[in-house]
Amino acid sequence: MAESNPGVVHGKFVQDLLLTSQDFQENYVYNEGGVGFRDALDSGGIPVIDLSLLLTSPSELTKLHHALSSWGCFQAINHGMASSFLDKVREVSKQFFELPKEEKMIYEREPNDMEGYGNDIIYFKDQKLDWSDRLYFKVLPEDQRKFKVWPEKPNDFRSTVLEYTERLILLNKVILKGIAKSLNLEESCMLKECGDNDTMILRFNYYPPCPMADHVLGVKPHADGSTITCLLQDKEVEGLQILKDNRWFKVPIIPEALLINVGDQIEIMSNGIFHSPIHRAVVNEVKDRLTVAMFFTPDPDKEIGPIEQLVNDSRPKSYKPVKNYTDIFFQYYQKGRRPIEASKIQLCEGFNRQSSERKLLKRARVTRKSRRKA
Ligand SMILES: O=C(O)CCC(=O)C(=O)O
Ligand SMILES: [Fe+2]
Repeated sequence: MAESNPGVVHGKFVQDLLLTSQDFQENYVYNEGGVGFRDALDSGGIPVIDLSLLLTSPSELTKLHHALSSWGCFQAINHGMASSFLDKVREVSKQFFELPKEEKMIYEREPNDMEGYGNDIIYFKDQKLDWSDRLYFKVLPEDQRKFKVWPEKPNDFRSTVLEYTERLILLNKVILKGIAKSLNLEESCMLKECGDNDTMILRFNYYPPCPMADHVLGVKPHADGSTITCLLQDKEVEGLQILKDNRWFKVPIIPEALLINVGDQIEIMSNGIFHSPIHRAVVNEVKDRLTVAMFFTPDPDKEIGPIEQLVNDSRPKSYKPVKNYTDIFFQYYQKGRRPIEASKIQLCEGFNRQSSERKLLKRARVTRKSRRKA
């Protein structure tokens, strides 16, 4: 695994990097297969879902089911937050990254801690680094808040974050209820599966402009380890891409919408009916880009696994139960591997095939018998 002590080192701040530096050449640039990162397909196909209708409208639930089984994500509108409030969240976040370096460094991530201002943890020597600086901290459970890494500048940063958190607690409930209903499960099934002490983590992603934008990634391809992730996109600069059917699609900006994607833990709970989409972020040559991601995860002490009602003969259990999934997530991520592999039951494909082959054989036997009788 790591050549350097994991978690101890982090990269230079991208905001400070000089293009001529050796670090830039070696660690940020993808020489092979990394040309034309920005040549993705346009996607108008990502469903837009009206959250105010989700729990009462069967057609909105059908749309949700389709969105999460095909794309793994959707654009949420009518989520109860005014556009002016979303702008406020964007504004205070940007103001933080625009502070002089020494003011940001007050909140620097400490070695061996995930929370704070920093960027990629370096686990091994040739690790590819993301062209982004981040601020990352837990907002729930309340008694685990580390206020020392919550910026006090700009003045309204903390109050805005607290209000945003309250709003997203409600939004998460609506979406998890909708997910359960769209799978014909009891409405509170997913919420119960997440336990009482569920976690919310906020990550501010700041992508400075990058002259080699076609060869550099803001965030390397990954799927989130969350149950769901709520992403507030930059209002002007696109960058997010989703992998679908082996092709990259650009996620369009809808300024008043929140992009919701399911993470690995809903993929596991839904026994693979819903997919945690692989996504990445590209950067822009001249403009900076800022996004705010809220990750919802179950109580780390609660074991989660495929919901029993979603396991049957034609869909056998495809995942082993997992606990505290966030813990293994980052080490896999930095190695470019999918942590969900740790939970997948490897015989799944063979078993599926055997099970459908068994069905076909049974059908053939019944047909032969009825022919003989005739
Ligand atoms: O900034 C983006 O568009 C994507 C960010 C992301 O995927 C993440 O923070 O997990
Ligand atoms: Fe992500």
